[in-house]
Amino acid sequence: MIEVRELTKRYGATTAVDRLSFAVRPGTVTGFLGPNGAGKSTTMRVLLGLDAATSGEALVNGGRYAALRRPMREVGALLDAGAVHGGRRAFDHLGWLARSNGIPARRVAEVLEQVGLAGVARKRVAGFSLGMRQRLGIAAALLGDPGVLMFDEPVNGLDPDGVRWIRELMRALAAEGRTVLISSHLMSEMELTADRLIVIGRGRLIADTSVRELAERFGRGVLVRTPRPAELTEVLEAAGGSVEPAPGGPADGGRLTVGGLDVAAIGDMAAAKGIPLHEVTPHSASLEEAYMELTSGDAEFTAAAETKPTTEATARRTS
Ligand SMILES: Nc1ncnc2c1ncn2[C@@H]1O[C@H](COP(=O)(O)OP(=O)(O)OP(=O)(O)O)[C@@H](O)[C@H]1O
Repeated sequence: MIEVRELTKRYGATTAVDRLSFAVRPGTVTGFLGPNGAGKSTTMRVLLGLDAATSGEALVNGGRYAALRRPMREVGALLDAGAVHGGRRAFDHLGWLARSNGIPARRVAEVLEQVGLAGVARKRVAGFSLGMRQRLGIAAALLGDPGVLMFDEPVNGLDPDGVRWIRELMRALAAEGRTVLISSHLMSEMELTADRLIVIGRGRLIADTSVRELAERFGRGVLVRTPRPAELTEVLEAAGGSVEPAPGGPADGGRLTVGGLDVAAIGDMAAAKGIPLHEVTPHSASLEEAYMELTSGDAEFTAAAETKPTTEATARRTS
């Protein structure tokens, strides 16, 4: 379990994290999303005791990282895969970590096998590709078999196979009941990997939601196809729905976009009136679109032309 409560972190005049609160529960993959400079890495650094909070709390399993008796057995993290000394061999690097943290030596071979690096265990890290370094960083995070895992941009720079591997590993770790937090600025990736999303911008919480809720919240109505569009329109409008010809086809082709009523309500009303339906499809916005709408105005560096009025974004957020 990860809990962040009213966390603020300032660097001089820069407020990197601003009264941020959220919780990450076991058994889920939680995506930590936000534009560049939103405060994701800073939040993770404070959670891992690498930076001190200006105010508020960042807790792992109910305590501060510094107070954990056996930190690597409680929390595993990958912040910067490039941080390993190139002259070290993978096996020795992990062996040293295991020894200095009271972790049985057999775990080294186990995690190397788990991340697919058993064959290069005796090779120096300097010769590793970015993907191999990411795997080594993940092996280090898994070494103490911790219940809480944090990964900062784990798929950055990886090829499609590497991306898929990380996605499957994250899902498997969560299925084992672990708490998994992954930061990313790529909604498209998180859509496939995460169950829940914490979205931040300029250090503040923008959304704490499930992937499904976010897609529904930004839904674009329901596409309905029927051979009797005029009758259906009358029925649905009488029930308070809004009905328009669907883009991409004339209304007399029977394609309608319905707002304000869900799929079940539309189906029930059509059935009650004996109106056949040939298609009923909820139209959720892609999460990428939802994310762009949520974070517009919250990017640290946004071209002026792309910046939407922030009042609009704020109103939506607080509604
Ligand atoms: N050590 C530091 N000293 C001064 N400012 C810092 C420091 N670390 C982070 N910041 C600033 O804090 C803000 C948040 O940065 P942070 O790296 O946490 O964002 P992020 O969401 O992880 O971004 P990215 O996706 O680019 O990694 C930025 O304005 C950054 O410049």
